[in-house]
Amino acid sequence: MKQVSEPASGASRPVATQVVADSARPLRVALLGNPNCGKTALFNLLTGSRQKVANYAGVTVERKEGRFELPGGRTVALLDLPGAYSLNALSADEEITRDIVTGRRAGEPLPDLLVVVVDATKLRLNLRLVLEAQRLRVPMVVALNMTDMAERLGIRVDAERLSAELGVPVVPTVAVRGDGARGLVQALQAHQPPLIGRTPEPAAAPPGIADVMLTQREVQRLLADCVQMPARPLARDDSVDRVLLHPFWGLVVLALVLLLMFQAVFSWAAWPMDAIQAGIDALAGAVRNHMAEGPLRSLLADGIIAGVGAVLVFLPQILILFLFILALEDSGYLPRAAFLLDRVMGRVGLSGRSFIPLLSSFACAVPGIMATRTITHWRDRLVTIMIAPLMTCSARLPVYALLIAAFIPARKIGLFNLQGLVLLALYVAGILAALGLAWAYRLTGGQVRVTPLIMELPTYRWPNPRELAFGLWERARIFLRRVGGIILAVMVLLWFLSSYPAAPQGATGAPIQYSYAGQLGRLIEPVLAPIGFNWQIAISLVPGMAAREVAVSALGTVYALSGAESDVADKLQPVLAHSWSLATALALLAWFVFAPQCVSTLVAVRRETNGWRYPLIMVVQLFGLAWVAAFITYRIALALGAG
Ligand SMILES: Nc1nc2c(ncn2[C@@H]2O[C@H](COP(=O)(O)OP(=O)(O)OP(=O)(O)O)[C@@H](O)[C@H]2O)c(=O)[nH]1
Ligand SMILES: [Mg+2]
Repeated sequence: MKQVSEPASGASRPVATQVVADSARPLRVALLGNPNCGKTALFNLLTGSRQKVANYAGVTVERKEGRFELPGGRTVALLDLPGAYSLNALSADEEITRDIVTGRRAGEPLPDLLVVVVDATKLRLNLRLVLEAQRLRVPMVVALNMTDMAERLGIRVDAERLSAELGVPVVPTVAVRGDGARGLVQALQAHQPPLIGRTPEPAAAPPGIADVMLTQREVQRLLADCVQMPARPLARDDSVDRVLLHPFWGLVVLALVLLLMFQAVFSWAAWPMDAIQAGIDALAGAVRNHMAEGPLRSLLADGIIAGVGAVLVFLPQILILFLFILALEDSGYLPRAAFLLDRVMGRVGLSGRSFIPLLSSFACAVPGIMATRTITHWRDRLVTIMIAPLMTCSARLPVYALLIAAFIPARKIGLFNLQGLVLLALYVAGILAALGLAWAYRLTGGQVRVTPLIMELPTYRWPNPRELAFGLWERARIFLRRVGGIILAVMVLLWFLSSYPAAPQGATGAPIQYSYAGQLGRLIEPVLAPIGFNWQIAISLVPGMAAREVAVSALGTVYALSGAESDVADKLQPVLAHSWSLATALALLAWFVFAPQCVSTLVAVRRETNGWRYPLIMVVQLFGLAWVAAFITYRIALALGAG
């Protein structure tokens, strides 16, 4: 990925060097456009980056920069920006866009050129922003994107005529096709503006109703002159929406989609998981057979292979989950689900606007928390941030999957697999907990405003197989990088803390009990004993704060080091099933529904709320809830005889 950060503008440099530097500096180009018109797809195509592209409004919420070269050798520094309906920003992400294209952002020079991206199938809406951008007096090129869709729908746009009317170049593009930006590159090559380091125009007053009417009339005129609409508009989306947005059938379809997703996570992943497990077993066996007993063998077998291997096995399940998430994101279904759930969410004081940030949190709470920038109202945004970590992130999947595989029989119940149902129940528990917490905030937050949900419904599209494959590859890379990076590092550290100091002479228990980690585990144990956790669990929860999957790795290592038999590493499931009661396992699952979040989540919350207050509240709140939930689960399970 060619991400580079913009150097701060050199205000204090001597003038002579500034001129030289400026003539050699890259051309600064910013992508401006309505949400979901294909800016990021175009950005990726031009710069070779892999920023997130999805079929709903509000995917990009921060500025991203990438570079590429024009045929003449000139470097372009391209900025991808959050989508905006107008330059009168309503939400935090639109503000970023407004400030950058008007030169109001500190340390960010005004772009030399704007590429205003428009969706050719939605010109009535998109042209307004073009007219607004023209008033900024920055040179611009219009990219008429989605021309493939327009053609399919029978919409004919006369680009030359539009260009003549607007007085700026208008080039057709197809951002999802390999050569879809060739015309745009040629236009940039031909229309390089002089690099004069523009100064921003003074901020204009927000447009009055008269301005809006004027713009609207101008759009009408342009449409009449340059665009030919099909005689009979296609109504495919409408008929699909009659079912998918139906207050009853819509919910039934949503429930079925989710059910299928969790079934698939368990039933499709079995054989690739077995294959990975076999590989790890073979490796662990080889290390044990070919290396002399000693610290190095223990580090490799008990620390690295047992720990990292325990997490690696879950790659197939994570990829299946993402296959569904990516396909849903690309289909255009997600904002519809937001509408369906708007009423339910309204009951607890949330709006449908929170749906997409919350859904993104299923992948990871960090992008979910950033996606709340699209929520205009601060209090709504804050509540969404506070409940986002309750959505089950993909790092929790290995923990759930391990415990489910160890304790829940793989029985069929009708069409369904019991393990898949339990997994679904855990996700639902997270969602219900989040709704409950939002409701509690509503009770303490005073009056509730009723804000109607206004969101653009994107056109339905079949997910593009190439994009899906790329997306999965990206997820696999992220996961493997975590495994090879933070997880490996924490595991080596944990192995050290669990192996030293060595057991004293004549000790009777497993050596790990005398180690630093063992002592720490014993220290925490009294707090966790009432909820059924032993010291091995206590040890693994601490490194789990760095990355949640580490809890699984840590159990792998802790049991490998504390067990008498040395092949614990590759058989963690049966060891757990043997040494824990069902009540303990259920309590640990309940703990992880609330799972005190990882450090990166807290850092993201700090950044979005500008201080440590909310991250601190979050830690206390989630630890408290996790403890109470585990306690209740443990006691009920014991009472029902699951001890
Ligand atoms: N068929 C077709 N689909 C496109 C084209 N350009 C983008 N898309 C799809 O349109 C959707 C939106 O693309 P993005 O690049 O995420 O849009 P964006 O303008 O960055 O959206 P925000 O970040 O939300 O403002 C994705 O599903 C893309 O795959 C195009 O030229 N043709
Ligand atoms: Mg985008």
